[in-house]
Amino acid sequence: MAWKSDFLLGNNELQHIALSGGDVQLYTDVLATAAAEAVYSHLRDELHWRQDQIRIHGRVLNIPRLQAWYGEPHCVYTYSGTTLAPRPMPHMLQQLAALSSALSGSDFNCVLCNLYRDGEDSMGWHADNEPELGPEPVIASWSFGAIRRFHLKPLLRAGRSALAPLDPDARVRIDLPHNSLLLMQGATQQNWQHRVSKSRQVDTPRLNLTFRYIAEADAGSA
Ligand SMILES: O=C(O)CCC(=O)C(=O)O
Ligand SMILES: [Fe+2]
Repeated sequence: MAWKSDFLLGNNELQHIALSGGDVQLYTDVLATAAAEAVYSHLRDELHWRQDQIRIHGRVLNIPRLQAWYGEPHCVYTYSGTTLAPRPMPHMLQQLAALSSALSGSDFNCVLCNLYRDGEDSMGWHADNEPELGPEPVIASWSFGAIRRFHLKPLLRAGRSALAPLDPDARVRIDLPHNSLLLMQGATQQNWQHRVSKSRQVDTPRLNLTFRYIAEADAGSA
């Protein structure tokens, strides 16, 4: 396959995260050490990072991270009222998309890139459940750089968990290491939300790439 020529693979350990009504798997040591370092520094330095803003109660605030959006031309991304037109994926992102597909068995045609500059940067609770992603999206989420803590909690509808027997206070915590790939699939985005919280201990950047698939016919229907 194409990615084999560019990326030497690492040990590639797979861990299943126990989650009722969800399917989450973590691959660690995915790329060989030198390849992971090269991917991290290249993408951190070369992607078109932008400081996006959101409007809350009439005030315009910087979101607490930098973002970049790549994909096929129909993959338009709407975030809190901001619409991002995709740039075409550079070669390295195409290679990581192909490797994500080889590991998960699913296709990916767009990627949201997040740069957490230090422990003050974060992402709040959300589910990746936009209609254009389809009912059971497969999200391939790569981490490079600083280790950051990723939390999952049940997604409540009208104050109740969609999963009747599930404890609404259930929490799952995963420390996402450098050179890892978190796969979220099945009903995960219907039943669980996730976030990356702030961390006082972290003063170096973390790069995150979340590969997704948007069908051409569904684009823009949200
Ligand atoms: O940074 C992460 O690990 C999570 C990113 C995320 O949830 C997203 O981009 O939707
Ligand atoms: Fe997400």
